[in-house]
Amino acid sequence: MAATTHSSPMSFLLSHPQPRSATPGTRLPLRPAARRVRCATDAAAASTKHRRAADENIREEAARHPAPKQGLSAWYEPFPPAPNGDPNERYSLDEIVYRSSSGGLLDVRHDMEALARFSGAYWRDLFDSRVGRTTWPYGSGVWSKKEFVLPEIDPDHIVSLFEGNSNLFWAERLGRDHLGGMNDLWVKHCGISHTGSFKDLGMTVLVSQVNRLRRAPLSRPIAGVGCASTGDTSAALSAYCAAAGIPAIVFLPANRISLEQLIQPIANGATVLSLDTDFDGCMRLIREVTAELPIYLANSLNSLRLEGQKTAAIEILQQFDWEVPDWVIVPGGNLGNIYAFYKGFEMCRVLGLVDRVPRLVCAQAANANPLYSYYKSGWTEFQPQVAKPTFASAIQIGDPVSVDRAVVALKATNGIVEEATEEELMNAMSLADRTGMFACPHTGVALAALFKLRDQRVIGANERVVVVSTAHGLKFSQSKIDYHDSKIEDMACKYANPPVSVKADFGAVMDVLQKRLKGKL
Ligand SMILES: Cc1ncc(COP(=O)(O)O)c(C=O)c1O
Ligand SMILES: N[C@@H](CCOP(=O)(O)O)C(=O)O
Repeated sequence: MAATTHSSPMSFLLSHPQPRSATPGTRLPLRPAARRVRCATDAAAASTKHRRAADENIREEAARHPAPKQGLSAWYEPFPPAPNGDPNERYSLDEIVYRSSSGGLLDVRHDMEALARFSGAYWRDLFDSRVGRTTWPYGSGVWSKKEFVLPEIDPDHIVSLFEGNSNLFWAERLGRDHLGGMNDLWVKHCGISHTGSFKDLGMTVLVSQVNRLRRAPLSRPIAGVGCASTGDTSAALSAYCAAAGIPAIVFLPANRISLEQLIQPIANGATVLSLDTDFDGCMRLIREVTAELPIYLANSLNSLRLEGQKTAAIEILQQFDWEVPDWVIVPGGNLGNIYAFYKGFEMCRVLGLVDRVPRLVCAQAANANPLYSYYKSGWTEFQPQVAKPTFASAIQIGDPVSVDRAVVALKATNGIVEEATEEELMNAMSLADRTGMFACPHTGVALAALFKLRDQRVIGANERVVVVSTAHGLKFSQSKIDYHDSKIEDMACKYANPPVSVKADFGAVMDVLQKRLKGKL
C-alpha cells in the first residue's frame, strides 16, 4: 500500500524548512536580564542545603549509601526447560550466551525464594517509595524495581536515562463515545519516553550489563553492541550506548523504517548499516555477525532486555494502586514484549504484590500476522512468513524470535490474539488522535483489536482495559500525513482532516468557517 507523492494541501508538510542558525563565529550576547537570573540562581543554590557535597554527583552519593545486601540473585536458564535437558543447566548473567545448549531460548530466572523472604506489602511499599525521586538509580521506572530486574548489578555500572514512569492515560472520550460507553479504558504511553518507544525500558538493562562486563574486574573484550531493527530497538541502543561511550552497530532494512527512526542512530553516532533486505534478513545477519565478532547482541533474543520491559507491567499495577486490570492489549512483532508483560504481572502475583494477572491480548497487523495464524490453528502449526509492508512498520516481522515466549504468556493468561487490517489500524489510530492522543500505527493495531473485541462482546463496557502504546506518534508522522491526505490506495481514510487552503481574505475565511461551524454555533 504505497502513498503517492503529489501536490495537495498537505504537500507543504513534506518539505522541512531549515532551522535558522547564528552566523558562525558570532556569540549571542548574554542579555542583562539573563545575567541577573543566573546570579539569583547561583545565590539560591549557595544557600540551599545540599544532601551531598557540592563536588559529589548522584552516582557518588549512591555509592556512599550502598543498599543493604538482601541475598538476591538471577541467572539464565533454558526457556522453556527442555523435557530431556539438563535440569541444572544455568549460566551466570556475566557470561555472554544467548542460546541454551539445545539451541533454544534462554530466560532470566530470579531466586524467587530469596525474594519471597519479603512480603508483597514490603515490595509494594519499597517500589512506591521510589517513584518520582532523583536518587540514583531509582529515579528510573526500571531501576526503581532493581531487585526484580538485576539485583546484583552495582549501581555505578548502571546506564540509565531515567526511563519509565510513563503516563497511564485515562482515555475518557475514546471509551465513552466510541467504544460503547467504556468507562475504565486506559492507555499506557510507553512511547512517551527518551527515544520515543518502550525499547528504552529493556535497553537500559542490557547496556548496563554490557557496561559491567566491559569494566574491571570482568574486563570482557566487547568491542560494541549490535542489533537488527525496524527502527525502535536501534534508536534505543544507539542512545544508551552513546550515553555510556560504547560503540553501537545497527542493521536496518533499507527503506522500511521511518525517517525519524533512521535519524536517531545517525545522530547518536552509531554505525548504521542500511541493508537491502527485510527485518528478518537483518536479524539473521546480526546473529551470524555476533557469532564471529566481539559484538554483543542487543535484540530481545537476549533475555536481559525483557527484564527491563517487564517493569512496564509492574508500573501499571503500581499506577492502579496495586489493583489488577482485566485486560492488557499489546501490539506484537518479534514477540518479546508480550512475554515481558506476562513476566512482570506473574512475578507480582507469585510474590504476593497482587492476587491475579490480567488477560493478555496480542495484536498483530494482518500484513505481518504469524502469531495470529498460529493462534487460529489452535496452536498446532507455526508458519514463519514473509511479512508484507504495513503502516505499523516496526512490527513488519514474519519470523518472530520470541514466538515460544508469546505462546507461554497467552496460554497462561487465557489470552487472545487479534489482527488488524491496514484500514482498521489507521482508522483506530486516527480516531484516537481525534480524542486527544497522537498515537503511532502500532498503537492503532492494539486499538483496532480492542474495537473488535468490544464488538464481539468479549470485552465488557465496564471492564478495566489497558492498551499499551509502544511508540510516540511523532516517529510515524509520514503515515499520518498520507492518511490525512486521503491518498492511500484502497483506503477510505474515514477520519482524514486535511488543512483547508483559503485565500488570505476576510470574506473567504468567513465563508469557510461558517460552513464548518454550521449547526455548531
Ligand atoms: C513501536 C513498536 N511496537 C510494538 C513492537 C512489538 O514488540 P515486540 O517485538 O516485542 O513484539 C515493536 C517492535 O517490535 C515496536 O517497535
Ligand atoms: N520493533 C523492533 C524489532 C526488533 O525487536 P527486538 O525487541 O527483538 O529488538 C525494533 O524496533 O527494532
